[in-house]
Amino acid sequence: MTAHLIDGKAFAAGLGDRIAAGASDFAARTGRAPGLAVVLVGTDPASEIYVRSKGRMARKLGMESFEHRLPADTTQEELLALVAGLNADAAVDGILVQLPLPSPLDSRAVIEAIDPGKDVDGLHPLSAGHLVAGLPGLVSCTPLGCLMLLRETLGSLAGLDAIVIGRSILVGKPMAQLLLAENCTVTMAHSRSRDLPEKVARADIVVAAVGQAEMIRGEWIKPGATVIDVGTSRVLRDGRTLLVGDVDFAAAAERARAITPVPGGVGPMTIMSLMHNTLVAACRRRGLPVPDLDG
Ligand SMILES: Nc1nc2c(c(=O)[nH]1)N[C@@H](CN(C=O)c1ccc(C(=O)N[C@@H](CCC(=O)O)C(=O)O)cc1)CN2
Repeated sequence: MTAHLIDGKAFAAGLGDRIAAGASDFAARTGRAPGLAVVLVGTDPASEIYVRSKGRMARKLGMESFEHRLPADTTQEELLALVAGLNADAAVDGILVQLPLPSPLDSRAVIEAIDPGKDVDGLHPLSAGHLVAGLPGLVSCTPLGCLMLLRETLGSLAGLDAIVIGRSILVGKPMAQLLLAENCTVTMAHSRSRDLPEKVARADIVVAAVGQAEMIRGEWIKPGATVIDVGTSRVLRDGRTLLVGDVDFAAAAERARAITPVPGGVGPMTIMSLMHNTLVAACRRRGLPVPDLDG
Protein backbone atom coordinates (compact mmCIF):
# COMPACT_ATOMS: atom_id res chain seq x y z
CA MET A 1 0.00 0.00 0.00
CA THR A 2 1.38 3.40 -0.94
CA ALA A 3 -1.48 5.78 -0.05
CA HIS A 4 -1.56 7.95 3.04
CA LEU A 5 -4.38 6.78 5.36
CA ILE A 6 -6.77 9.61 6.20
CA ASP A 7 -7.49 9.04 9.88
CA GLY A 8 -11.05 10.27 10.46
CA LYS A 9 -11.01 9.07 14.05
CA ALA A 10 -7.97 11.20 14.94
CA PHE A 11 -9.28 14.25 13.06
CA ALA A 12 -12.67 13.91 14.78
CA ALA A 13 -10.98 13.73 18.18
CA GLY A 14 -9.13 17.02 17.55
CA LEU A 15 -12.30 18.70 16.32
CA GLY A 16 -14.12 17.35 19.37
CA ASP A 17 -11.67 19.16 21.67
CA ARG A 18 -12.41 22.47 19.92
CA ILE A 19 -16.17 21.85 20.04
CA ALA A 20 -15.98 21.04 23.77
CA ALA A 21 -14.19 24.35 24.38
CA GLY A 22 -16.87 26.15 22.33
CA ALA A 23 -19.67 24.39 24.23
CA SER A 24 -18.13 25.35 27.55
CA ASP A 25 -17.84 28.98 26.43
CA PHE A 26 -21.49 28.89 25.26
CA ALA A 27 -22.58 27.56 28.67
CA ALA A 28 -20.59 30.26 30.49
CA ARG A 29 -22.26 32.97 28.42
CA THR A 30 -25.83 31.65 28.41
CA GLY A 31 -26.13 29.63 31.61
CA ARG A 32 -27.01 26.45 29.75
CA ALA A 33 -25.30 23.90 27.53
CA PRO A 34 -26.07 23.59 23.80
CA GLY A 35 -28.94 21.09 23.46
CA LEU A 36 -29.27 18.30 20.89
CA ALA A 37 -32.50 16.31 20.47
CA VAL A 38 -32.24 13.00 18.63
CA VAL A 39 -35.38 11.11 17.63
CA LEU A 40 -35.33 7.37 16.95
CA VAL A 41 -38.43 5.62 15.69
CA GLY A 42 -38.39 1.83 15.85
CA THR A 43 -35.64 -0.62 16.76
CA ASP A 44 -33.32 -0.78 13.73
CA PRO A 45 -30.10 -2.13 15.34
CA ALA A 46 -27.70 0.11 13.38
CA SER A 47 -29.81 3.21 14.07
CA GLU A 48 -29.88 2.28 17.78
CA ILE A 49 -26.06 2.27 17.79
CA TYR A 50 -25.76 5.60 15.94
CA VAL A 51 -28.30 7.30 18.23
CA ARG A 52 -26.56 6.01 21.33
CA SER A 53 -23.20 7.25 19.96
CA LYS A 54 -24.66 10.67 19.22
CA GLY A 55 -26.05 11.04 22.77
CA ARG A 56 -22.81 9.81 24.32
CA MET A 57 -20.68 12.18 22.22
CA ALA A 58 -22.94 15.17 22.95
CA ARG A 59 -22.61 14.58 26.71
CA LYS A 60 -18.84 14.02 26.40
CA LEU A 61 -18.44 17.41 24.72
CA GLY A 62 -20.51 19.20 27.38
CA MET A 63 -23.83 19.38 25.53
CA GLU A 64 -27.29 18.44 26.72
CA SER A 65 -28.64 15.33 24.98
CA PHE A 66 -32.37 14.75 24.66
CA GLU A 67 -33.15 11.27 23.31
CA HIS A 68 -36.66 10.44 22.15
CA ARG A 69 -37.36 6.78 21.37
CA LEU A 70 -40.68 6.02 19.78
CA PRO A 71 -42.20 2.64 18.84
CA ALA A 72 -42.14 1.49 15.21
CA ASP A 73 -45.93 1.92 14.97
CA THR A 74 -45.73 5.65 15.76
CA THR A 75 -48.07 7.60 13.46
CA GLN A 76 -47.02 10.48 11.24
CA GLU A 77 -49.15 12.81 13.39
CA GLU A 78 -47.46 11.68 16.62
CA LEU A 79 -44.01 12.18 15.11
CA LEU A 80 -44.92 15.63 13.76
CA ALA A 81 -46.31 16.59 17.18
CA LEU A 82 -42.99 15.62 18.81
CA VAL A 83 -41.04 17.68 16.25
CA ALA A 84 -43.35 20.67 16.87
CA GLY A 85 -42.66 20.36 20.61
CA LEU A 86 -38.89 20.26 20.03
CA ASN A 87 -39.13 23.29 17.70
CA ALA A 88 -40.79 25.21 20.55
CA ASP A 89 -38.38 24.03 23.27
CA ALA A 90 -35.88 26.78 24.10
CA ALA A 91 -33.40 24.25 25.55
CA VAL A 92 -33.16 22.43 22.19
CA ASP A 93 -30.76 23.97 19.64
CA GLY A 94 -30.58 21.04 17.25
CA ILE A 95 -33.04 18.38 16.13
CA LEU A 96 -32.10 15.19 14.30
CA VAL A 97 -34.54 12.49 13.24
CA GLN A 98 -32.56 9.30 12.66
CA LEU A 99 -33.03 7.84 9.17
CA PRO A 100 -34.34 5.64 7.72
CA LEU A 101 -37.79 5.92 9.32
CA PRO A 102 -39.92 2.78 9.43
CA SER A 103 -42.52 2.47 6.70
CA PRO A 104 -45.04 4.06 6.12
CA LEU A 105 -43.67 7.22 7.82
CA ASP A 106 -42.93 10.06 5.38
CA SER A 107 -39.41 11.25 6.17
CA ARG A 108 -39.66 14.22 3.76
CA ALA A 109 -42.64 15.69 5.63
CA VAL A 110 -40.93 15.13 8.99
CA ILE A 111 -37.72 16.85 7.83
CA GLU A 112 -39.73 19.78 6.45
CA ALA A 113 -41.43 20.16 9.85
CA ILE A 114 -38.10 20.84 11.61
CA ASP A 115 -37.33 24.50 12.38
CA PRO A 116 -34.56 25.26 9.80
CA GLY A 117 -32.59 27.06 12.54
CA LYS A 118 -32.44 23.74 14.44
CA ASP A 119 -31.85 21.55 11.36
CA VAL A 120 -28.46 20.17 12.46
CA ASP A 121 -28.78 17.39 9.89
CA GLY A 122 -28.86 20.00 7.11
CA LEU A 123 -31.64 18.14 5.29
CA HIS A 124 -34.43 20.74 5.35
CA PRO A 125 -35.11 22.14 1.84
CA LEU A 126 -34.18 25.60 3.15
CA SER A 127 -30.78 24.30 4.32
CA ALA A 128 -30.27 22.58 0.94
CA GLY A 129 -31.30 25.79 -0.86
CA HIS A 130 -28.89 27.89 1.20
CA LEU A 131 -26.07 25.54 0.24
CA VAL A 132 -26.90 25.83 -3.48
CA ALA A 133 -27.23 29.62 -3.19
CA GLY A 134 -23.94 29.94 -1.32
CA LEU A 135 -25.66 31.34 1.78
CA PRO A 136 -24.66 30.43 5.34
CA GLY A 137 -26.63 27.50 6.73
CA LEU A 138 -26.33 24.08 8.30
CA VAL A 139 -24.75 21.43 6.07
CA SER A 140 -25.52 17.71 6.11
CA CYS A 141 -23.13 15.94 8.50
CA THR A 142 -21.43 13.30 6.33
CA PRO A 143 -20.55 15.66 3.42
CA LEU A 144 -19.37 18.29 5.91
CA GLY A 145 -17.09 15.68 7.50
CA CYS A 146 -15.78 14.60 4.08
CA LEU A 147 -15.00 18.20 3.17
CA MET A 148 -13.08 18.74 6.42
CA LEU A 149 -10.98 15.62 5.70
CA LEU A 150 -10.32 16.77 2.12
CA ARG A 151 -9.23 20.24 3.23
CA GLU A 152 -6.98 18.73 5.90
CA THR A 153 -5.40 16.38 3.33
CA LEU A 154 -5.14 18.64 0.29
CA GLY A 155 -5.33 22.23 1.52
CA SER A 156 -6.92 24.18 -1.32
CA LEU A 157 -9.21 22.13 -3.57
CA ALA A 158 -9.50 24.87 -6.20
CA GLY A 159 -9.31 23.70 -9.80
CA LEU A 160 -9.29 19.98 -8.97
CA ASP A 161 -11.49 17.50 -10.85
CA ALA A 162 -13.84 15.77 -8.41
CA ILE A 163 -16.33 12.98 -8.93
CA VAL A 164 -19.14 12.21 -6.50
CA ILE A 165 -20.68 8.79 -7.03
CA GLY A 166 -24.14 8.70 -5.44
CA ARG A 167 -26.97 11.23 -5.53
CA SER A 168 -28.73 10.98 -2.15
CA ILE A 169 -29.96 14.10 -0.37
CA LEU A 170 -27.98 12.91 2.68
CA VAL A 171 -24.57 12.70 0.98
CA GLY A 172 -24.19 12.91 -2.82
CA LYS A 173 -26.08 16.08 -3.65
CA PRO A 174 -24.76 18.26 -0.78
CA MET A 175 -21.23 16.86 -1.32
CA ALA A 176 -21.25 17.99 -4.95
CA GLN A 177 -22.40 21.48 -3.90
CA LEU A 178 -19.68 21.74 -1.25
CA LEU A 179 -17.01 20.77 -3.77
CA LEU A 180 -18.35 23.29 -6.29
CA ALA A 181 -18.13 25.96 -3.60
CA GLU A 182 -14.44 25.00 -3.18
CA ASN A 183 -13.97 25.68 -6.92
CA CYS A 184 -13.65 22.04 -7.93
CA THR A 185 -14.94 20.88 -11.31
CA VAL A 186 -17.53 18.37 -10.21
CA THR A 187 -18.93 15.33 -11.99
CA MET A 188 -22.01 13.79 -10.37
CA ALA A 189 -22.30 10.10 -11.13
CA HIS A 190 -24.47 7.29 -9.81
CA SER A 191 -25.13 3.59 -10.14
CA ARG A 192 -26.61 4.07 -13.64
CA SER A 193 -23.89 6.36 -15.02
CA ARG A 194 -22.33 5.20 -18.28
CA ASP A 195 -18.58 4.74 -18.58
CA LEU A 196 -18.03 5.10 -14.84
CA PRO A 197 -14.44 3.74 -14.93
CA GLU A 198 -13.40 6.46 -17.42
CA LYS A 199 -15.11 9.16 -15.39
CA VAL A 200 -13.46 8.02 -12.13
CA ALA A 201 -10.08 7.79 -13.89
CA ARG A 202 -10.17 11.54 -14.65
CA ALA A 203 -10.80 12.60 -11.04
CA ASP A 204 -8.29 14.06 -8.59
CA ILE A 205 -10.89 13.57 -5.84
CA VAL A 206 -13.21 10.56 -5.67
CA VAL A 207 -16.10 10.60 -3.19
CA ALA A 208 -17.82 7.20 -3.23
CA ALA A 209 -21.31 7.26 -1.72
CA VAL A 210 -23.20 4.81 -3.87
CA GLY A 211 -24.01 2.21 -1.20
CA GLN A 212 -22.67 -0.83 -3.09
CA ALA A 213 -19.87 -2.82 -1.51
CA GLU A 214 -16.51 -2.32 -3.27
CA MET A 215 -18.15 -1.22 -6.50
CA ILE A 216 -15.37 1.29 -7.29
CA ARG A 217 -12.45 -0.78 -8.51
CA GLY A 218 -8.89 0.09 -7.58
CA GLU A 219 -7.70 0.14 -11.21
CA TRP A 220 -10.17 2.95 -12.00
CA ILE A 221 -8.43 5.33 -9.58
CA LYS A 222 -6.13 7.95 -11.14
CA PRO A 223 -2.61 7.61 -9.70
CA GLY A 224 -2.22 10.28 -7.01
CA ALA A 225 -5.96 10.82 -6.48
CA THR A 226 -7.54 11.33 -3.06
CA VAL A 227 -10.31 8.85 -2.25
CA ILE A 228 -13.08 9.43 0.29
CA ASP A 229 -15.15 6.32 0.93
CA VAL A 230 -18.57 6.96 2.49
CA GLY A 231 -19.88 3.41 2.06
CA THR A 232 -20.39 0.96 4.90
CA SER A 233 -21.60 -2.50 3.86
CA ARG A 234 -21.36 -5.70 5.84
CA VAL A 235 -20.13 -8.62 3.75
CA LEU A 236 -19.48 -12.24 4.61
CA ARG A 237 -15.90 -13.25 3.75
CA ASP A 238 -14.17 -16.49 4.74
CA GLY A 239 -16.93 -17.11 7.27
CA ARG A 240 -16.49 -13.69 8.90
CA THR A 241 -18.60 -10.53 8.67
CA LEU A 242 -16.53 -7.58 7.49
CA LEU A 243 -17.38 -3.90 7.16
CA VAL A 244 -16.28 -2.64 3.73
CA GLY A 245 -16.71 0.59 1.81
CA ASP A 246 -17.86 1.40 -1.72
CA VAL A 247 -14.21 1.28 -2.88
CA ASP A 248 -12.01 -1.79 -3.30
CA PHE A 249 -9.66 -0.46 -0.62
CA ALA A 250 -6.57 -2.66 -1.09
CA ALA A 251 -6.29 -2.03 -4.84
CA ALA A 252 -7.23 1.67 -4.60
CA ALA A 253 -4.61 2.25 -1.89
CA GLU A 254 -1.91 1.10 -4.37
CA ARG A 255 -2.76 4.01 -6.70
CA ALA A 256 -4.20 6.77 -4.54
CA ARG A 257 -2.20 9.48 -2.82
CA ALA A 258 -4.56 9.37 0.19
CA ILE A 259 -7.60 7.30 1.11
CA THR A 260 -10.06 6.94 3.99
CA PRO A 261 -10.34 3.51 5.61
CA VAL A 262 -13.66 1.84 6.45
CA PRO A 263 -14.17 1.82 9.39
CA GLY A 264 -12.35 4.80 10.91
CA GLY A 265 -12.54 7.26 8.02
CA VAL A 266 -15.73 9.14 7.25
CA GLY A 267 -17.95 7.48 9.92
CA PRO A 268 -16.45 9.20 12.99
CA MET A 269 -16.65 12.53 11.13
CA THR A 270 -20.41 12.12 10.60
CA ILE A 271 -21.01 12.16 14.35
CA MET A 272 -18.49 14.94 15.02
CA SER A 273 -20.00 17.11 12.26
CA LEU A 274 -23.34 16.77 14.05
CA MET A 275 -21.72 18.11 17.22
CA HIS A 276 -20.18 20.92 15.14
CA ASN A 277 -23.59 21.81 13.69
CA THR A 278 -25.24 21.73 17.12
CA LEU A 279 -22.75 24.24 18.51
CA VAL A 280 -23.12 26.43 15.40
CA ALA A 281 -26.93 26.31 15.64
CA ALA A 282 -26.83 27.13 19.37
CA CYS A 283 -24.55 30.15 18.83
CA ARG A 284 -26.65 31.46 15.93
CA ARG A 285 -29.91 31.07 17.86
CA ARG A 286 -28.48 33.10 20.75
CA GLY A 287 -26.86 35.70 18.47
CA LEU A 288 -23.37 34.71 19.65
CA PRO A 289 -20.32 34.59 17.35
CA VAL A 290 -19.68 31.10 15.99
CA PRO A 291 -16.26 29.97 17.28
CA ASP A 292 -13.55 29.11 14.75
CA LEU A 293 -13.61 25.32 14.81
CA ASP A 294 -10.97 24.83 12.08
CA GLY A 295 -7.74 23.30 13.36
N1 LIG B 1 -30.69 11.65 10.21
C1 LIG B 1 -29.62 10.98 9.78
N2 LIG B 1 -29.71 9.65 9.57
C2 LIG B 1 -28.62 8.97 9.11
C3 LIG B 1 -27.38 9.65 8.91
C4 LIG B 1 -27.32 11.05 9.13
O1 LIG B 1 -26.28 11.72 8.91
N3 LIG B 1 -28.46 11.67 9.56
N4 LIG B 1 -26.24 8.93 8.52
C5 LIG B 1 -26.26 7.47 8.53
C6 LIG B 1 -25.89 6.79 9.81
N5 LIG B 1 -24.95 7.50 10.69
C7 LIG B 1 -25.40 8.51 11.44
O2 LIG B 1 -26.55 8.73 11.66
C8 LIG B 1 -23.63 7.00 10.89
C9 LIG B 1 -23.10 5.99 10.11
C10 LIG B 1 -21.84 5.47 10.38
C11 LIG B 1 -21.08 5.95 11.44
C12 LIG B 1 -19.77 5.37 11.82
O3 LIG B 1 -19.11 5.88 12.69
N6 LIG B 1 -19.36 4.28 11.20
C13 LIG B 1 -18.15 3.58 11.59
C14 LIG B 1 -18.38 2.09 11.51
C15 LIG B 1 -19.40 1.65 12.51
C16 LIG B 1 -19.73 0.17 12.40
O4 LIG B 1 -18.90 -0.65 12.79
O5 LIG B 1 -20.85 -0.14 11.96
C17 LIG B 1 -17.01 3.94 10.66
O6 LIG B 1 -17.26 4.15 9.45
O7 LIG B 1 -15.89 4.02 11.14
C18 LIG B 1 -21.60 6.97 12.20
C19 LIG B 1 -22.85 7.48 11.93
C20 LIG B 1 -27.66 6.97 8.16
N7 LIG B 1 -28.68 7.65 8.86
